Amino acid sequence: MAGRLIYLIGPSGSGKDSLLDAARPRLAERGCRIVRRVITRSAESVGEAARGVSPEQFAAMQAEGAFALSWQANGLCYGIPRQIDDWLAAGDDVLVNGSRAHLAQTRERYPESLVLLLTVDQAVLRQRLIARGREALVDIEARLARNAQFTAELIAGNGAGLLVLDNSGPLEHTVERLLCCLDHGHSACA
Ligand SMILES: Nc1ncnc2c1ncn2[C@@H]1O[C@H](COP(=O)(O)OP(=O)(O)O)[C@@H](O)[C@H]1O
Ligand SMILES: O=P(O)(O)OC[C@H]1O[C@H](OP(=O)(O)OP(=O)(O)O)[C@H](O)[C@@H]1O
Repeated sequence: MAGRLIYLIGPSGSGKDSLLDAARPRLAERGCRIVRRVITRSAESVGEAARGVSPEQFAAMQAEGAFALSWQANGLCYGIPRQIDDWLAAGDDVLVNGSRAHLAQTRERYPESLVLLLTVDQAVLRQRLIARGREALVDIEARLARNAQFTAELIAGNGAGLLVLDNSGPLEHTVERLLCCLDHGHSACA
């Protein structure tokens, strides 16, 4: 049986990378793989263990068909290696740190995907982005503005099939809720 594509989305700073890191061993126990993204961001920058490439390398990879999914946001290009299709075909679940703006295309290519929306209170979000210290303040404001555009729209318009995970509290709680959603579906995990 084919595996499930699990597409994790949420505002910048909502905790997607942190959640994936914290849940990694327990996802591995369940045979769920976490995709290593290709990003035109230097490998030294703080954050996830993505593969950093130059814009030219990214364009060449894209032209070769190296990506199952790809998008641009925040001045960067993101690619999800095509290898995920082999993993899915082999029956493994695959978790992708995704883009809200690319949700429709993802659903088109992977209609059976499970979409998880990570949310966090806006004031907490601003503090976390500042504390993370990865972006300049002006970039943080741009990310917050981008966020405002999305969350309400997503919940209102794409509610069907979208599971909301709140990460305003301790990360360990969110890990438990994520695993519960994967194992049992949303209604069992309030
Ligand atoms: N539940 C949480 N409680 C406190 N801090 C958190 C929590 N989740 C994430 N953080 C912190 O918030 C910041 C943003 O998290 P990050 O995982 O980088 O978000 P994203 O990948 O969605 O942009 C990081 O500094 C991280 O340590
Ligand atoms: O369409 P959006 O939902 O706004 O998403 C745009 C991109 O931003 C995030 O990546 P990135 O890891 O660079 O940013 P983050 O860590 O600040 O979330 C997310 O994973 C997407 O790749």
